[in-house]
Amino acid sequence: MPETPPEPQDASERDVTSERDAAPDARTTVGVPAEPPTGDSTAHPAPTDLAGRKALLEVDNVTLRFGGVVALDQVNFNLYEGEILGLIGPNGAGKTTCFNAMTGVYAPTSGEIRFQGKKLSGRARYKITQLGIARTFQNIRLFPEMTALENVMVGADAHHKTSVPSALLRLPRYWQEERSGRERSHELLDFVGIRRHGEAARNLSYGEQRRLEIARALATSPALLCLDEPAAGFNPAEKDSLLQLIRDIRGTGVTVLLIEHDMRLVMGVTDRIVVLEFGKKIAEGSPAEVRDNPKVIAAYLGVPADAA
Ligand SMILES: Nc1ncnc2c1ncn2[C@@H]1O[C@H](COP(=O)(O)OP(=O)(O)OP(=O)(O)O)[C@@H](O)[C@H]1O
Repeated sequence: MPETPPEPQDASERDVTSERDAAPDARTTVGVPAEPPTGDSTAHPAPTDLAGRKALLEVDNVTLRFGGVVALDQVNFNLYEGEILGLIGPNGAGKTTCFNAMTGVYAPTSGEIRFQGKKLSGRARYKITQLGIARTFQNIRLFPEMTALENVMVGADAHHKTSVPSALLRLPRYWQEERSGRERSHELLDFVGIRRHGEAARNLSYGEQRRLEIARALATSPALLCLDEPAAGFNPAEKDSLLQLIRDIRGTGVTVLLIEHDMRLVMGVTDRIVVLEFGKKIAEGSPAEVRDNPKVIAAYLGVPADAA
């Protein structure tokens, strides 16, 4: 599928120094959600679902066109706090485009996406990271020559408040943030199951590199973690331990959005699933509901829904 140019996508991959003074307080515990927005005139009250949970992210009638291609066509769904939501669909259905719209890579042609009631389009990607959305990519994007620890520390930097002068002058605040970022990065590497913290990223196994990406995304202290095909290339044992890791991440209070082609993993770990086909939402519900939905079966088998 077409990919955006491999430019830095989030706070873990670029310099956020100039924004640090405007950043929210550093969050130093795994999974502590981002603070709710305050005093923003663009904020909408978040809808709640039947169980009374608040919508963390609202995809509201979003259409996104690339020239003549309608990648997303009036797509609506909510992501509720604390859930694991699967976003599935055949190749080219619009899943990655949807992720890219949520993380500020693309602006919707029409409709809007709100996170904690705040409209996302028009915000720079690093601002979206600071709001509390982190993501991983289909293709691994690490700093190969840097150690595992350093890769994660880059993510931890996203919420540092040290100004450029205090970093240059090595003022106490700089050292304090450096120390807490380092400690938190060690914790996160342990959390995702990487032992060799001092190893260059390029020397880690493929599975470890994928987990390192997750650790780096978690280092930005997200309220929402978006995982784009995290099990790609995994063997069954690696998939099982990834499934457990995703559950553990949710257990820390982080909401998870998962794009994944492996149906066993999707069915085994998600609370709800949204299904896209040709840019349209064709189904939404529990894994069991989605699995038995004739439109979904037809989309995957490539036959008309009424024939499924
Ligand atoms: N940057 C782009 N420019 C033009 N068309 C694009 C671009 N990105 C995606 N598309 C098109 O938008 C549609 C949706 O693509 P998208 O990559 O979002 O699908 P996907 O569901 O993630 O697919 P896959 O499972 O293969 O990754 C496809 O027709 C694709 O060709």
